[in-house]
Formats: sequence, structure tokens, C-alpha cells
Amino acid sequence: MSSTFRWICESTDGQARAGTLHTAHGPVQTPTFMPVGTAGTVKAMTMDAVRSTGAGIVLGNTYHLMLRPGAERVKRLGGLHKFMDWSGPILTDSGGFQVMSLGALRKLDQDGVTFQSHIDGSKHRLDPQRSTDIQHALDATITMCFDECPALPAAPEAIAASMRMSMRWAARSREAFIQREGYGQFGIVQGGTEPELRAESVKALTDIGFEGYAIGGLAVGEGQELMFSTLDVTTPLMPNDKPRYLMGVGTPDDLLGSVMRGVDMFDCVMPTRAGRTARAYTERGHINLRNARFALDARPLSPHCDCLACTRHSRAYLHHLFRADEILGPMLLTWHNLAYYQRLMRGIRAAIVDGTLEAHAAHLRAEWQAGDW
Ligand SMILES: CNc1nc2c(CCNCC3CCCCC3)c3nc(N)[nH]c(=O)c3cc2[nH]1
Ligand SMILES: [Zn+2]
Repeated sequence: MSSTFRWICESTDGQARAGTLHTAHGPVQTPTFMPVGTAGTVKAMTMDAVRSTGAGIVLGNTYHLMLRPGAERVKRLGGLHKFMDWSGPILTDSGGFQVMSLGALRKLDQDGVTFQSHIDGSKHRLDPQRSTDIQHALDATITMCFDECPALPAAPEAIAASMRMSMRWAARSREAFIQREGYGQFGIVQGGTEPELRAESVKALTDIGFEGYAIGGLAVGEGQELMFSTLDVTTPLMPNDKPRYLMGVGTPDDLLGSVMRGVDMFDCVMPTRAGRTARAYTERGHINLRNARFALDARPLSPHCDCLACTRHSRAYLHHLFRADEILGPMLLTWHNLAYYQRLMRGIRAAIVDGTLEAHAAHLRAEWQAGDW
């Protein structure tokens, strides 16, 4: 069975697609939500717990891993799969976004970015070649182009200049990429919320040719309406036979609306970060378990969930764990939130296969609005 990196579309319903991404580290059903593994770990989760939620692919983080423990050290230890005990596909971001959002002091030039580590102040440089080399050393299944994600709002000419620099970096990233059977590299579409710039960026990337295409430059404060309207003008221009990855998105409602606009892959820190801050996602929206109203609530978080928190414990127990600042609280709630996100994506995929996505979407939205049980 060939392990050529390819995405096979199995069903469509409107703009939405249900498919399978075949990689050197196994297949992944799409649409898919990718849990974020920041420094080689999905925070507060063992990888057995991540596997139990049904996740097919996780994110690694070039920025964090290059600073600590260092990509060469991970390589000497057998690569990121072995290091973090995950044999499935791993997608690594190229690090530029994290530098801009985390790096202490940084200097951006037309060739890359120089910055100081937020950990120990040491000097580092990232550019298309170095980012691609680091992702190769980590043995990432999917490598992302080195790009710049401009802060919004910004003047169209600033967005245009930034996008064109990212397109030059995409070409250099492609030259630096070492092709291997079952591995892929994704270009990242930029252009802010400007339809013509988005179209120019898609053309620039498809002229280079990648195994998949991400939509970057969004989920940076533009709001859901502008994000959706940008998707409406961008996804139809993207190759139909390649996976589409919307970076950094999002809430359950963002995921539903984006799948319906033709997106296949997502990553977001929301379910894991929420798990550490007592915010639980359920079919009825979200609740904060620190709230006193849960002190005597003997019900499970969600009656539809098979995670450890919902099968073994009550809301009252989770409330207690967070009030007592017990480590088990973030562990159980992260597990639950990731299980909910995976269950949500499985349900959306099933509806695409059945051709019932419109009705399923209406049902999901009504439930989210109905409020807690
Ligand atoms: C949250 N919103 C958002 N995220 C974006 C991201 C980051 C996506 N998540 C990566 C993980 C973050 C945690 C550690 C592991 C990697 C973006 N990344 C790139 N390269 N380009 C974007 O335009 C880009 C745009 C983004 N918008
Ligand atoms: Zn649960």
C-alpha cells in the first residue's frame, strides 16, 4: 500500500468535504482538529489520553523545541515521534507566528527574523532555510512554510507588502524542503481580509506547488464575520484536491462555519488552555467549573461524553479540584475538552457523508444556544 502523501475526498456537502489524508505516519480522517503539542507535549495530557480522544494528528512547535531542548537533540533522540510517544502524523508550524507573539526582542528583515529566547535571552534566527531544517530535524510529517502573519487591522499596502514577502519566503521554504515519501509541505495563504491579495497569494503558492495549503493571517482579532467572509473568497480559489488548513481556529462555532466554507484541518489552543482555566466545552456551550453553582452538582459534565471526567466523576468533583487547585482538575478537563472537540468533528464528518450537514449545523447551534442542562 503506497504511503504517498495524498488527500482523498470521499464526500462533499455544499462546500464542506469529508476525506482521508494519507501520510507516512498513517491516515487521518478529515475534517480534523489537531491538538496542540507545544513543547513536545499536549499540556496536562499523556499521549494515551490524547489517543483515547480519537485525535489523528497533533501539532509540534518549532519555536519552542528549537529553544528547548533544541532540534538537534530531539533528532539525536530519534525525532519528535519517539520523543513524545506519538506514532501518528505530526504537523509543525514554522515558528514565525510564535516569535511575533512570544519572542522577547526581535528584529524582522526581508530575509527572516532575529530574536531573543523568552526562556534564557539567548540569540536565535529563523528564516525559510532554518525553519525548514529544524522541522526536518524534528521529522515532522507536515512542514509549514516560514511566513509572516501581519497583525490586523493594517493598511492594505502593509498587508500586500507582508504577503509578498511571505510568498518569497514560501519559494525559499520549498527549495529547502527535502521531499520524502509520505511527507508533505504546506504553503500558507496570506493577504489579510483583502480579497484581491488573498487571490494573489493563492496563485503564488499554487504556482510553486505544495502538498497542502493553509489559510494564515486570520484568527488575529478580526472577528468571526470577517474571518468567514475572507474564507468565502479564499477557499473556492484553492486547489480542490489538496487539504486546506485554517491556522489557529477555533471555537466549536468557528469550526462548524469553517468546515461549511471548505476547510479540512484546524488547530487551536482553546480546548487545552480552557481545560487549565476551568472552562468546559459541552454540547450546550461552555461553563466555568469554578462557579459555586456546581458545588453540589452530582451530574457528569456531559451525558454524551465517554471521557474519564464524564464517566467517573461529577461536576461537583471537578469544581472541588479547581477550587483546591489540584493538578487533576486541568488534567481531567483538558481530556474532556479534547474529547468534545473530536466528537464534534466526527459528528460533522458523518453529516457531510450523509448529506445532512445543514440540518446538523442547525441542531448544533440550537443546542449551543439552549444553555447548560
Ligand atoms: C490563534 N490564531 C492564529 N494562530 C495562527 C498561527 C499559529 C497556528 N498554531 C500553531 C501552534 C500554536 C501553539 C504551539 C504549537 C503551534 C499561524 N501560524 C503561521 N505560521 N502563520 C499564520 O498566518 C498563523 C496565523 C494564526 N492565527
Ligand atoms: Zn467528557
